[in-house]
Amino acid sequence: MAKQAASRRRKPVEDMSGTGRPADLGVLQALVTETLLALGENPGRNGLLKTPERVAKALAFMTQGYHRDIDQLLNGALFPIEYDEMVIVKDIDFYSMCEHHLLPFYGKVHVGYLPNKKVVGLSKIPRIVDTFARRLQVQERLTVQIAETLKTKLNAHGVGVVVEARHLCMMMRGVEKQNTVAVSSSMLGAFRTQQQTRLEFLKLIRRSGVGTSD
Ligand SMILES: Nc1nc2c(ncn2[C@@H]2O[C@H](COP(=O)(O)OP(=O)(O)OP(=O)(O)O)[C@@H](O)[C@H]2O)c(=O)[nH]1
Ligand SMILES: [Zn+2]
Repeated sequence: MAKQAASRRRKPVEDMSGTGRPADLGVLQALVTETLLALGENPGRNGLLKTPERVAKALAFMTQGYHRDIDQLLNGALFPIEYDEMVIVKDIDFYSMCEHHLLPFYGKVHVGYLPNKKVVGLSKIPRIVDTFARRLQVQERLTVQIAETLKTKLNAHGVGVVVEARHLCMMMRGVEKQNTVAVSSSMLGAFRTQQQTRLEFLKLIRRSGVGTSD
């Protein structure tokens, strides 16, 4: 069991850095025009005239995470502090796109970590989430990338990430299940080795808090 856990820990996350090139809006526009034609539409009709341009911009926006640099994003917002209790930032909204169907999946991310002599500026956690969400993704990889980035950048004693999401590829096509939620988690360091830490995290992210209605 312990051996299994160790080998799971060592497994590297698939590289998802893209080509490094910015989205090519011109090529995207031309392809959207082709797509409209292939769908039997008329790209020349009034309502569709600006559609290729709009779609190209929207796709570039939704995949901008390929071009975000985590160190730049953190902007030095790592603060030395003697605080060794768990920090949780939960209910972080995100939108991503599944790499299989190029359809959105969206939901909430809950993040917890055990600091090791430093904490990170709170807003930087949603920024890290968006950096990895705004790419073509699968939910599990998104989950692991957020967790591993935080663990490395904070040198934290432990990190826990839970992602709850609805996938439009399971809703508006395919199995057409409207109420299905996929839950994935990544537990690193103390969150993996200490059941008590993990349970505390899971309990705290379930609790309703300031400004929540449930
Ligand atoms: N594990 C995982 N699967 C995903 C994610 N997003 C989409 N999928 C699944 O990817 C799979 C792709 O399966 P395929 O059989 O190749 O594609 P498909 O014929 O369109 O599959 P159906 O959706 O079942 O119609 C489907 O089961 C999707 O539900 C994700 O984030 N994580
Ligand atoms: Zn999909």
